[in-house]
Amino acid sequence: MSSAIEVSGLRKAFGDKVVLDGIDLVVEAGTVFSLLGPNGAGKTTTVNVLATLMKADGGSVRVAGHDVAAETKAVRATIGVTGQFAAVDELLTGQENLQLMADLHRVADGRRVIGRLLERFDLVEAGTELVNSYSGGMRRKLDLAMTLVGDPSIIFLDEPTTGLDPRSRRTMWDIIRELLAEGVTIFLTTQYLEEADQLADRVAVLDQGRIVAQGTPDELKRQVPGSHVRLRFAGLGDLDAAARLFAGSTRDDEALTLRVPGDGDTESVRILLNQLHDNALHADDFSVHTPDLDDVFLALTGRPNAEVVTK
Ligand SMILES: Nc1ncnc2c1ncn2[C@@H]1O[C@H](COP(=O)(O)OP(=O)(O)OP(=O)(O)O)[C@@H](O)[C@H]1O
Repeated sequence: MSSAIEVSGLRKAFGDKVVLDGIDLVVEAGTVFSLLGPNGAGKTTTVNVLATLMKADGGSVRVAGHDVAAETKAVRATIGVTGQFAAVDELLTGQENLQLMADLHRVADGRRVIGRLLERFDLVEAGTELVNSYSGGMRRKLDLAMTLVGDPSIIFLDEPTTGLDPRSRRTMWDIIRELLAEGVTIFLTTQYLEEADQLADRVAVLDQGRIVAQGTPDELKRQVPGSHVRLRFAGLGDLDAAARLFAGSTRDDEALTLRVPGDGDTESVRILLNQLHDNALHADDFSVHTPDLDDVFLALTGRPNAEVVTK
């Protein structure tokens, strides 16, 4: 696999406020890379530098093999960017917005390309209406459709689903998966942990201008202790007995639950259930928990991710 994006020692400050403090990352071609971080972590600044919209103070950035500072034009020819605040013109129709992009990119077969995009994004009917009548989800879709007019091989999606309802979010996820299947490389910023988990091949966690962890979602989750089995009992007697049985377990007397550490694979669960059975203990409820990116963020930054939306 070749790399679509290579970033090394990227630094950016606004005045004396250091926003990116030496960032290294590599995005393989044809993958989804997610930059995850709370508000103000520096995600948009990173996208702006990588997409040639802003100059870095230091470090090197190569996109599609081109240096973003020296070969701006070549980079721009291969990328598409959709922002948090859609770059659509409110006072034009969806179709007219797409036409503008087609003209800008000198697309030979503009009408056909636009027709296909409107269909793909389920905007055929809305295409003749002014954008100021669109919902948030429709705007995001139009914004992405506009990006695709130029047929980019690398797409930057800056918080593509922030503020969208769950259904529109899932539609956007499906579109992102389709783009990936077509071989497009996707650089996605998000503050939604589940979004990174669902879509990304690799995740980098950005916190206060530094990448504090990088890996596949599973690799990141494995770094964090927290796998456990949760048992709920009918009464305190059974809870007492079970707590004595399982070393290292922690109990919640009010909820009548016991948290037993373990990796939750079938063998360890079988042993645990046998132990309950052999001791004539019955649990009313049983569930296996593995850490999610939420736990990862907490473990890495030492802060609860109050600013990070976890749904
Ligand atoms: N042009 C600018 N001038 C001064 N400060 C800026 C500028 N752009 C961004 N910042 C500051 O840099 C920090 C990082 O901003 P950035 O927009 O990159 O964060 P973010 O992770 O994308 O967060 P959000 O989710 O809020 O967009 C913030 O503290 C922001 O106030």
